[in-house]
Formats: sequence, structure tokens, C-alpha cells
Amino acid sequence: MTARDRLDARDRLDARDRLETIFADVVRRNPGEAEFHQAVREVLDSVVPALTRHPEYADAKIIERICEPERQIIFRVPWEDDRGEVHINRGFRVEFNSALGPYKGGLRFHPSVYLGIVKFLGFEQLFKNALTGMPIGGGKGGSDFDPKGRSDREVMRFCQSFMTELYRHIGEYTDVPAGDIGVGGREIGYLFGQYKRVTNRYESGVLTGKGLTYGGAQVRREATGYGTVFFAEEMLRVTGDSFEGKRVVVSGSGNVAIYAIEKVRQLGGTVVACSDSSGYVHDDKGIDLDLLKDLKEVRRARIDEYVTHRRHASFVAGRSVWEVPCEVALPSATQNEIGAAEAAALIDGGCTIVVEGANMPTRPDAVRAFAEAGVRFGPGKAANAGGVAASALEMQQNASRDSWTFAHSEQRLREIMSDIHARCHTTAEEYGMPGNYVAGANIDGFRRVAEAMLAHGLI
Ligand SMILES: NC(=O)C1=CN([C@@H]2O[C@H](COP(=O)(O)OP(=O)(O)OC[C@H]3O[C@@H](n4cnc5c(N)ncnc54)[C@H](OP(=O)(O)O)[C@@H]3O)[C@@H](O)[C@H]2O)C=CC1
Ligand SMILES: O=C(O)CCC(=O)C(=O)O
Repeated sequence: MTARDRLDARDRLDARDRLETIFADVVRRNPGEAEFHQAVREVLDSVVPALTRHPEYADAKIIERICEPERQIIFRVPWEDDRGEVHINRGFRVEFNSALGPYKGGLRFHPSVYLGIVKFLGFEQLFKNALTGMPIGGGKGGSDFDPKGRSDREVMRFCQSFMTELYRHIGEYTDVPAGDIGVGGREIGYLFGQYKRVTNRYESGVLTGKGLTYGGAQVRREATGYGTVFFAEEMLRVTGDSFEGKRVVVSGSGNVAIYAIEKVRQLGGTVVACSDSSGYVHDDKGIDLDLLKDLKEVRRARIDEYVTHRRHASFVAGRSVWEVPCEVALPSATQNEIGAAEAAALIDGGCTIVVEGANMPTRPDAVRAFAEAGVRFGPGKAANAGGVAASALEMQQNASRDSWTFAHSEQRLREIMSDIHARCHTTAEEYGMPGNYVAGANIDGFRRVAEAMLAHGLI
């Protein structure tokens, strides 16, 4: 060990001690927010080498500032159902960090939503957005409203009430929400309509994921799923491999899952299973995408209906889709869906690569199990960045009153995903951890935010 190595090792120990103190403080200041703690822990564990090389980050307390959202907004959302009964939900917007641009990130409508989920998503979003190389900061929002089983008019009334409060906090140059779980094109339409009404402004760039008839962009709907598969394709390419002939399992059957399945099929793979929160369908001939789109995008049906149209397929209630053997796994439903047991099932089933379409779907123990088993792992904040990148392209088109073709937009998305992959790959090598995409993504995203924060002074 050289003197320089010894110095580095000591600096790393110092940095680790400092990070333990910072993490303990995050837990104390954000009690009970387990998902947020988990997301912070992962980033802190990764950035030790960057802190060692950049003592100026510690002097400016960059980590401490990054872990504290710039603004947290919580509000009441009263609305009336079709029978005239009044309901009260809670709305959130966490404006995490605007060092790189206006806050940018989706809205989630799901009964599990509380401040800790919104904070974890906002924190992830910050580094993800940095990785795109585009001028967007990090934010996230949502509500504990459950759109499942609600009529269109109920969803409309909820969205109108939600926006009647949210509108005063957002704007093209301030904070630009989009969709996430439970918020798709229908909800964005209602939210945009209400924003226009209460502000008396046609501000196209205030929301992304809009319909193509009123300022939406080609490929935004497909972007997260397609982007995840492009990222996986790049990972496969590094080892001279491709999707051709691969058996693939995708969890979920929402926006991200559907378009991941579409792109896998276009690249020669076969998706043999997908799921929703009731269970999974296994179709050895390959998931019938037209049927899935009709069930989920048009009729908002449950996944078990799939097997009434495809008799050879099976529906398995209440079990994990990860028990279906595959070579490639694309978790695209929700956070923490792969724990140690699911990871063991994937490894036993011959899986060699896991790429996250969802945000933080893999628990830390599962990430460790994959590393030990030699399963390659693409973290969501890099792999699913295609959605927010396409949102930034939508903002760009809105600002220039332009509208690009599908082919051009998809080509831009492919280039962006390829750049993100290269950045993660190169950064991991630069820091002596080749193949570690978690480290590569966290360090590169962190450095970009840290440099901008240093440049802005103490704010
Ligand atoms: N939409 C986007 O552009 C982006 C989304 N993401 C992430 O991708 C993931 C999926 O989002 P998206 O496809 O947009 O959402 P959707 O609402 O369109 O679909 C979500 C899917 O996941 C399933 N799901 C949700 N929660 C659970 C749960 N607790 N247990 C089991 N299944 C569940 C849903 O099943 P059910 O209908 O039964 O609830 C549904 O099939 C999320 O982690 C999101 O944060 C990341 C980047 C961008
Ligand atoms: O398109 C966006 O602004 C945000 C997408 C999103 O919520 C995410 O990347 O998790």
C-alpha cells in the first residue's frame, strides 16, 4: 500500500464516519419515513469515494443540504363522490432541489402515499434528473387518493380539487409535475384543464405527459418503458449480448410495464409474465400486448381477465411474478417488490440481469444477493430516466412551440439512454468499481448536483 493509498483509506474512514452522523440526523429529522431513509442510505453508501476526492463538498455541507428538501407542501383535498358523499384526501408536493433546473417529477395517486414515499421519490428523482444531463431539478408529489374503481367524473373532481391548491406552487419555470403510479393521460388532462382555468393562462410547459392534441410530446407515453429496455440493451451489449431470444419477466402492467413489454418484443425477446397487485399471468407464448393494452389502458380491468381471452395462459393469484423463470427481469411496478426471497427465486430461475423500470423496486438485501450471484443490476435512477428525459423534451417542444415526429423523439430517447449508460459505466470504472452501475449512477448524479450547488453559493 502506498502512502497515497493509506491517505485515501484514512479519508474514506473519515468520510464514512461523517456520513453515519449525517444519516443518523436524517432518520431523527424524518421519523417513520422508512422508504426515504432507504433511498438516502443507498446514495450515502455510494458517494464515499466522491467525497474523499472532493473535500470542498464536505466544507459546504452539500450532503446535509441535499438530504433536506428545499420545500415540502402538504394540503387538504376535499372532493365529492358520485353519491354526494364528501371525502378528504391529503395532497403533497416535495420540491427537493432546484440546483439544476425547475423541480421536475411525477405525481402519484395511491392509498399508500404519505410524506416518506413522496420524499424518497423526490430524492431519487434529483439524481435521476441529473443523470439525464438536462436542466431539471428534482421534485415529486401525489396523494393518498385511490383512483381504482372510481368513475371518470370522480377522478375529474378529485384532480380539480387537487390542482385548485397545487396551482399556486407550480409553473413552467418553478415546478413541472407529470404522471407516476395512478396518474396517466386522463389525470394529466384534468389537472391541466383546472390549471388553465384557475390561472387564466395556457401555460403548456407547466405539466408533462399531456395528450398529443394539447401540447403533449410523441414518445412521452412510451418513454419510461422503452428507455428501460434501451438501458438494458446497452448493458447486454457490453458483454456482447442482446435481447434476441431472451425470456423476460416484467412486473406490473401499467404505463412502464406495457411499453417495456412492447420494446422487448421489438428487440426479439419474449415477455412470458407480467402482473398487477392481484397476482400475475404466465403466458409461455409471449404476453399478448394488444390484449393487455385493451385490458389496462382502455377497460382498466384486473389482470386475471387476461386468461379468459388466452386460454393456454395461467393466472396465479397473490403470488410474486418473480417465481417465473427468466433470463432478464424488469421490475416495473412499485418500490421494494424484490426482497431476498424474490431475488433467490430469480437467481434459481436463471436470471442474469435485472434492470429497474420502477423506482427502488429492489431492496438492499436483494441488490447484495444479485452482486454475490453475479447477476448484473441496472438501478432505476439510471434505467428508468427515459420518462423524465422525454418530459424535458416535451418542455423543450412547448417552449419552442414545436412538435417532433415519433421517429425523431424515439431516436433522441435512445441517444439519451445510451449516454446515461455510458456515464454510469465510465464513472464506476473511474472509481475502481467496474460493472457497479449503482455506484456509477449515484456518484455521477451526485457530482452534477454538488457542482451546481457549490456554484450557487450557500442557499
Ligand atoms: N410513469 C412514468 O413515467 C414513470 C414511472 N416510474 C415508476 O415506475 C413504476 C410504475 O409506474 P407506472 O407504470 O407509471 O404506474 P401505473 O399506475 O401505470 O402502473 C403501476 C403498476 O404496478 C402495479 N402496482 C402498483 N402498486 C403495487 C403494489 N403495491 N403491489 C403490486 N403491484 C403494484 C399496479 O397494479 P394495480 O393496478 O393492481 O395497482 C400496476 O400494474 C413506479 O415505481 C413509478 O414510480 C419511474 C419513472 C417514470
Ligand atoms: O416525467 C416526469 O417529470 C417524472 C417521471 C417520474 O415521476 C419519474 O421519473 O419517476
